[in-house]
Amino acid sequence: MSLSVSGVSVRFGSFAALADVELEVAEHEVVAVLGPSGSGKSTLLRVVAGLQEPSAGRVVLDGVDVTKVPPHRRGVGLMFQDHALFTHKDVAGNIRFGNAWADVASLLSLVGLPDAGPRAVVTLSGGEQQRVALARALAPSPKLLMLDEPLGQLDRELRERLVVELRRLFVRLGTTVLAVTHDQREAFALADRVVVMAGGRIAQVGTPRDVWEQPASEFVARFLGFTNVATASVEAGTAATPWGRVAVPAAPGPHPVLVRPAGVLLSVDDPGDVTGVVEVATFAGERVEVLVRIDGAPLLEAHCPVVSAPTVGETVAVRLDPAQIVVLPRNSSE
Ligand SMILES: Nc1ncnc2c1ncn2[C@@H]1O[C@H](COP(=O)(O)OP(=O)(O)OP(=O)(O)O)[C@@H](O)[C@H]1O
Repeated sequence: MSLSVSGVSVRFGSFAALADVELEVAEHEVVAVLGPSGSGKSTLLRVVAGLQEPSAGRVVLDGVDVTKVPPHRRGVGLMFQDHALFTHKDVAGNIRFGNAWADVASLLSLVGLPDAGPRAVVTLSGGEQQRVALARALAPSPKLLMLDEPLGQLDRELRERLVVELRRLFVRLGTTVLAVTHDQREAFALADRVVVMAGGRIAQVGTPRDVWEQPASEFVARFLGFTNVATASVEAGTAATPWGRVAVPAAPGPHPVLVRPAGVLLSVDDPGDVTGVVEVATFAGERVEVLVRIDGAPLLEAHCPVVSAPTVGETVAVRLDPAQIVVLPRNSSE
């Protein structure tokens, strides 16, 4: 099922939870809506599901305007964060609830719990309960499945495993999926495209790779976890950043720039134009994450190879790798 959201706004009194949102989701596509708390993700999902009437705009499913159609007649499935299984029913009873004709055995094997039908819900682990909730959401064979923080309650290891399973399942079923998450890794792992929301508006739409490589604004860059973002003044192809000078392909003038931590090259032996002192060095398995204090500049984050990482208190020369600098659009207003 294809989805088209056009000009959708939702107002609560004078507060705009959604402001003029435009979104197209193609049939079979998996789209993740990503954004900080309160940015309007759940409200968008609720509008598409029919649980929240928009103050303006239209929701179109497979070419049909469903803006005024009640939720149960839209043919969409919903799975909420608190998956709210009935604890007094067994697993099969939960899936059958409201879906009398559901093929419980097939649904359970689909979610990897083939023998769980007679089990009491309370005896399942959190991850197993999540899968039962998913089986229940899939029971009416929705053509559009919407998930609100589908893995929200689970610990990280389980989330990472389940997100891969979910992705494979959606590809296999060919279901169109709109999923809300505040976790960028989860969105990237799950979706063909991600939508980043900020303050009720769409800040960026693109493939995970596009969004990662070229954040559309300073807000998106920071939301993705990049902290080395500052305004640099560019002259003759060189940007003067608070952390040193680096070549950039940008017109003269002030530009917000992002310096990827992997592009911060630290050296203990070479003298350099710019020096700093290592304030924090955190071992992160495949790399060491270092924070460098340079006089008069914000703390600079560097990702260093484990074998050559400097230690706390060391003075280091700092160079910036031009290949790891991203010039952000100047009109980033958030
Ligand atoms: N019924 C309502 N009345 C008033 N304000 C509301 C209502 N529903 C949502 N809001 C507000 O709208 C904003 C967006 O809420 P929404 O639940 O869509 O955010 P979200 O991005 O899903 O956040 P989270 O990640 O915390 O779930 C929030 O500031 C919220 O307080």
